[in-house]
Amino acid sequence: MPDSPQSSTASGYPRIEFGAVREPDEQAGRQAVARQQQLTKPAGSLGRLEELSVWVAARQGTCPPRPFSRPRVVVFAGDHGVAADGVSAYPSEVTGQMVTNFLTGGAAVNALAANAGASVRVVDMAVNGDTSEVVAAHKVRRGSGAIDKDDALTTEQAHAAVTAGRTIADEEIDGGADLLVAGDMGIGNTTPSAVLIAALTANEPVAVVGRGTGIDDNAWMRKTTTIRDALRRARKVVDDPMALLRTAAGADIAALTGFLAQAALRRTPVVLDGVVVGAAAMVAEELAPGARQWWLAGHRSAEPGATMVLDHLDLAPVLELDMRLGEGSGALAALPLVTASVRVLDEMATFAEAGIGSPTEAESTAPSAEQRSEELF
Ligand SMILES: Cc1cc2ncn([C@H]3O[C@H](COP(=O)(O)O)[C@@H](O)[C@H]3O)c2cc1C
Ligand SMILES: O=C(O)c1cccnc1
Repeated sequence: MPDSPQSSTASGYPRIEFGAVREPDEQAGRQAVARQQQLTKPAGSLGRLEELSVWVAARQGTCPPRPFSRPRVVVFAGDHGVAADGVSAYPSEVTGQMVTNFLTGGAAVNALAANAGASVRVVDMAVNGDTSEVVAAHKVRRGSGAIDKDDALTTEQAHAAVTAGRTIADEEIDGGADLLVAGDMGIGNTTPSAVLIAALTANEPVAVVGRGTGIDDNAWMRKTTTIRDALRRARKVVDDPMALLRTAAGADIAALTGFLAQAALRRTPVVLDGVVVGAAAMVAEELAPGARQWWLAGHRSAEPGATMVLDHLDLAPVLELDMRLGEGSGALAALPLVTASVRVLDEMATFAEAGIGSPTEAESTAPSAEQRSEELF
C-alpha cells in the first residue's frame, strides 16, 4: 500500500508528507554486473547498454531483470497565464486540441509509445477549456496564474495538484505499471519550467531561457523578461518546495512533481523526459530527497534548462538527439534501448553455457562493467 500522503499541521491544514525514499537494491545491481562479465562478449563491450541493465536490475531488485510488462506514460496537461505575454510560438488553444489528439492517437507520444510498447494516459490538470470527463477527474483550475505577476496556484490548489500526481502514480503502479514515463503538454510551460530551474540552480534568466516551441527573437526577449519577473517572486520561496510550486509552477507541473516523488517512494523506475519534466523532478527531489535514484534521464533536451537539471540531479542522459518536444517523447525514444539492455542480460548465453573460453586476465584490459556501473547503485 502507498504511504499515507497527508497529516495535519497545527493549523489544521493538511500537510503533505513524503516518507523516506528507499535505496535501489545494491545486491541485485552487483549480480547484474557480475552476470554481464560472464556473457559471451568482451568485458564492457556493450558500453552503456550494460549500465542500463544494471540500473534496471537494481531498481527491480532482481537479476536478471524482467522485461517491463506494463510501461506506462502519463501526460500532464495544463495551460499557463504567461502564454498571454507571447512567450510561446503557439496559442493556448493548442493545449486542449493536443489533449484530443493524444486521445485519438495522433500525437508524437502515441507513435513513440507504440514503438516502445507503452500505453498512454492523459490528465487534464489545468487546461483552459473543457476536456472529456475521462481526463479531467483531477482538474484543479482552468489555466494556472500568470507567474510574473501572480501566484500560479493557491496553497490549496498546489496541495491538490501534488496529491493528484501522487494518486495517479499510485493508480498506475497498483494497476501493474512497472515503468513510468512522465510527459507534459501545455503551451507556455517552458517558461515556468525555466523559472523553477533558475531558482533552484541559482542561474540567471538569460542562461536558462530557451526557444521552446521555436520562438523568434522578439518573443525570446518577452519570455526572458517574464522569467526575470517571475524569478524575483520565486527566489523568495526557493527553500520551500510547496511554496515554490504555488508561486512559480502550475497545476500540471505540481502534479508531475507529486507523480515523480511518489513513483520513487513506491520503488518504481521512471524515465524522465525534457525540460518540463526535469523542472518538476528538481522540485520532487527537494520534497523527497533521494528520489533521483529511481529516475533515468531519457535524453538531453535542446532547452538549456534541461542540461542544468541533468547536472543538478547528476543524471546522464541516454540520448542526445536535439529533441525539444515534451509529451514524454524523449523518454519514449530512449525506452527501446532500456528494453534492449534488459533483453541482453536476460537472453545472452554465458561463456560456460556456450562452451566458449573466458578471457584470460591479461586479455581483459577493457574497463569492467563494475568500474563503469559503480555509481548506478
Ligand atoms: C502542436 C504542439 C504539440 C506539442 N507537444 C508538446 N509541446 C510542447 O511545447 C509546449 C512548450 O513550449 P512553449 O513554452 O514554447 O509553449 C508545451 O505544450 C510542450 O508540451 C507541443 C507544442 C505544440 C505547438
Ligand atoms: O524539453 C522539453 O520537454 C520541451 C522543449 C520544448 C518544448 N516543450 C518541451
